[in-house]
Amino acid sequence: MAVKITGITARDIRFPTSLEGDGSDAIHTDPDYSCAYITLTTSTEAKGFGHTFTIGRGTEIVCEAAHALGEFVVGKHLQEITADFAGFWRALANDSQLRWLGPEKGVVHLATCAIVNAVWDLWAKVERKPLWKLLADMTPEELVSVIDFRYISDLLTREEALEILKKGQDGKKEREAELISKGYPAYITSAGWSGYDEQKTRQKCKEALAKGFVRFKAKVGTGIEADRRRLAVMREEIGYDKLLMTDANQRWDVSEAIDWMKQLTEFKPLWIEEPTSPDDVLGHATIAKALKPYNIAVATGEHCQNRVVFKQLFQADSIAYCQIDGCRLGGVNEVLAVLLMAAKLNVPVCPHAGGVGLCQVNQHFSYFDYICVSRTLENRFLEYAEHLHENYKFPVEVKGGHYVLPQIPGFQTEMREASLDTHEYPIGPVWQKLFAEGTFKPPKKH
Ligand SMILES: C[C@H](O)[C@@H](O)[C@@H](O)[C@H](O)C(=O)O
Ligand SMILES: [Mg+2]
Repeated sequence: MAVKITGITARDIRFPTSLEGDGSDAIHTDPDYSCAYITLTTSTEAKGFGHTFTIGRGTEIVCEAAHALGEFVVGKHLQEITADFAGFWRALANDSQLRWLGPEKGVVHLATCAIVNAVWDLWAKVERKPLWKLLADMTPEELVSVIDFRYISDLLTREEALEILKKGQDGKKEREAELISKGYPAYITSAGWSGYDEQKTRQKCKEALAKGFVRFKAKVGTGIEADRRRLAVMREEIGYDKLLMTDANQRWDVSEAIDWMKQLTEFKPLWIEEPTSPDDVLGHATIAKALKPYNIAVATGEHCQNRVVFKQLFQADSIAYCQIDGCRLGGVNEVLAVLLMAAKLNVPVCPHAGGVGLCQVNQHFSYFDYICVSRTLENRFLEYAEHLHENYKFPVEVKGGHYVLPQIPGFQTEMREASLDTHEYPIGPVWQKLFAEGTFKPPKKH
């Protein structure tokens, strides 16, 4: 049946997570986990939902950008989009005037991503498959047809991508069955937020261990003594037989990052994530080279704006772990480009998921990566942050430190109606109460 997109809405949804220090790091000390939440209505019962991840102020700007892009999607038939998805993607990401605000980065790209993912949600629902399965069942030819290879063909041509995907067809049924029975390995971030005191960190480590997690991430960059203390506390709780990653959220200059991390080597971090500016491709390479003798790898990606910057990170040997985020890159289409470049260069992909809705979205890419692209789980783990899942209609499930593969059709991006209504900023009752109490100041103009 023809499915025509008839309307788009963008809602500013915010959760006051800064009150508990959830999600805090050395740079983003008071994040209120938020999103610009897109709904595509259609000529049928089916709807598509997609969102970006933001941390409070500015979410309204992403909503505005989504409205500006709305005209590229409203009035189109789903089948018309999917018949030339790469063409649709390029038209949306490269409108001759709007692209001046990016191009392919910043607020317009976040809005592009939310709309693109809403279309994929719709498509997966129409096909009655979870997104990971929709991707896994597509032929290599169909998969490459959704990717815009412009600006990356010097690293990965369409033919090379096709070759990787053709190899990935071999044994894919077995890998799918394996993931369904065993789940996908996760690591947990929720014990190591910088705003947690020692007692809370210990408590969170204990709870995570009891749930079966064996990989942990801790925030660093607040101060060398504070970092040493947090890492010592976490190592005391989890021991040295578990993995521990560190994350500086862009806190340092290049040489500062190297000196700082040398002072944390005794805690044996597997990686240092976002040691410096996300745009500093060569700076990451310098840090990676300097820290190699200390067995500390460099990871980055949650603020990597597009496939072009990922390409350069790969070309310059800047990262040992690639942290794609399907709510930062321009949605599924651009994520696929990055997964394939990473596969060509054998860089493991460990998606970013510390934010609202990121576990929901990014899980699908890890499953698809294993089933059809990288075909290995070695050095691959998917981030898990435990906040706000209850706001989703079909929340992610993690058992024994492993993600459970969802079987519900769609992208799992749909939030509960009641959560949307209560958390809409600034009109929702949660926010009205916080303003009335004086806990938060209402926005001056909205
Ligand atoms: C502000 C956010 O919580 C970040 O701290 C978070 O995304 C983090 O970088 C992560 O890797 O999970
Ligand atoms: Mg991070």
